[in-house]
Amino acid sequence: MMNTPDLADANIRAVVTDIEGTTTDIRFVHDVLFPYAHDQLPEYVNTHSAQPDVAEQIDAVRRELGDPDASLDSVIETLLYWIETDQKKTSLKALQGMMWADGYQRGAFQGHLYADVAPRLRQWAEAGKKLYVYSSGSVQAQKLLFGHSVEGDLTPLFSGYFDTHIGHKREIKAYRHITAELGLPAASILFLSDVVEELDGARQAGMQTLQLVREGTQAGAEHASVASFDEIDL
Ligand SMILES: CSCCC(=O)C(=O)COP(=O)(O)O
Ligand SMILES: [Mg+2]
Repeated sequence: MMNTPDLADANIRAVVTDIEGTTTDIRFVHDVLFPYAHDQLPEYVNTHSAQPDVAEQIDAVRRELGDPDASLDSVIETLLYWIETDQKKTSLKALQGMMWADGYQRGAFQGHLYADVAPRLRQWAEAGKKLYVYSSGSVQAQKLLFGHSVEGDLTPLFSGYFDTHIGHKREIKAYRHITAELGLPAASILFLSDVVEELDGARQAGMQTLQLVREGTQAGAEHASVASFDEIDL
């Protein structure tokens, strides 16, 4: 047991969870999902560039580049660089979700979840807690990961999903927007993440916070922390 908080008195009504490093091994994201998207991206963008949802993201990349006439090759080069440097760009995240859909559907991989995650999520849902996801991965990517997880389809447990369209994960305003969407007092919402800067944002918006310190994660002293969902009693 680590620096476990007493959440029992907080009357937690909703849990908002990060994915990478919290429910899911960072290595699954970096060693499986990102390389898959990196390999597929040139051909995917070239062959789907006329498809409206793909064209929308290509235009968003051109806007980021400040060059509305940027060639498709330079858009692809930019997207590959963003994957290599793990940039949480909304347009890249949308395209990654589209490419991963194919990988999940043909069984190339399943969404990794730590063994302690699914039992606790089920228990909280049964106890009437509302469950949400907030990740830099697109909402489509989040649904795919939980829908094709190593524990089966967990999407019925969740009441909603948030990605960077609501704001970036280190910004206080993102957590204020999520609180407004949930229609609950911020103090009754628990945010789970491995990243201290994300927890800082949530706390400044009034949420309860808890850091997941998985293998390889650096624990900070700023937030209560646990090593697994087993240690979280709501
Ligand atoms: C939704 S699975 C892919 C995760 C991803 O693309 C990512 O950037 C991880 O971000 P998180 O906010 O979950 O740390
Ligand atoms: Mg994380």
